[in-house]
Amino acid sequence: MAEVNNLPYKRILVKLSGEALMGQDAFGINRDTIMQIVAQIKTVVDMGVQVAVVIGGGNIFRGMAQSAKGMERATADYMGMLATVMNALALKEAFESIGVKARVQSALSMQQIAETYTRGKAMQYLEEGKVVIFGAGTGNPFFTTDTAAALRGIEMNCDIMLKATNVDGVYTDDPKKNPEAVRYQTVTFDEAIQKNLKVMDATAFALCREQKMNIKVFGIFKDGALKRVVEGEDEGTLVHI
Ligand SMILES: Nc1ncnc2c1ncn2[C@@H]1O[C@H](COP(=O)(O)OP(=O)(O)OP(=O)(O)O)[C@@H](O)[C@H]1O
Ligand SMILES: O=c1ccn([C@@H]2O[C@H](COP(=O)(O)O)[C@@H](O)[C@H]2O)c(=O)[nH]1
Repeated sequence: MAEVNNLPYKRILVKLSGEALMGQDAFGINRDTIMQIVAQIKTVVDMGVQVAVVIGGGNIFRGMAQSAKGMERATADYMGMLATVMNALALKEAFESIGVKARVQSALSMQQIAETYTRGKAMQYLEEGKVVIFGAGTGNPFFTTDTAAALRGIEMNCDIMLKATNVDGVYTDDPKKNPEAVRYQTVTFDEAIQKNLKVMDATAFALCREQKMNIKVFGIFKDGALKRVVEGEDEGTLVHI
């Protein structure tokens, strides 16, 4: 197994799509799926890689989109952030069930449920080899968890942001809607923003471009994909300066 010192990335920020947690279900958290995802992350933790996770909320929040109609946008967004906290708690339990120490930090204060985000404490956990799961996105409405992932990845001095999702990279168009779409092996931030590639939101792309943090987009359901990414192998799409 590769020594952490020989790996290109020693500290990573994994943005985990909420929708990925649904597996084949229509909404919510599929038990087998979440266990498969945490097992992939455990493999790289065992290699000595420090892992921070930002979790999305689409698996819970999109199911409620109908009820959010007519609401103030900010209220609906707070509901979305609460959905990510539920996912964060589920992830922590899943990690601990396989012997991986994990901590949840929430961008919104809810002290009975989770620690409030503190950069120094989060850094300490990473150095101790614990997985840190960031819930509640940025804590602000009108943002997304992609932007939260870019922000936390930069704050935590991560070597790269890994967007673990249900598609295996960035395509010329949404591959779920356009079967002719072709996958990029690499793409620049400028091109991704100019072509409005919707795999991530433009705010997240712009923040990473400004702070020079590369992004790798890859499919979390491909066996061993995360390990290959961490070992610097050709997997998914690299978005770079
Ligand atoms: N050009 C593109 N290349 C790849 N995927 C694309 C592209 N355009 C749109 N997509 C879509 O982007 C989605 C990937 O984003 P993801 O599912 O992680 O969404 P998210 O909103 O960040 O997640 P969630 O809200 O569930 O946490 C895929 O489902 C894919 O269909
Ligand atoms: O910083 C943030 C992050 C998220 N939200 C709201 O939560 C939902 C779910 O997040 P996804 O990134 O779509 O998984 C999002 O749609 C926003 O409504 C937020 O307001 N601020």
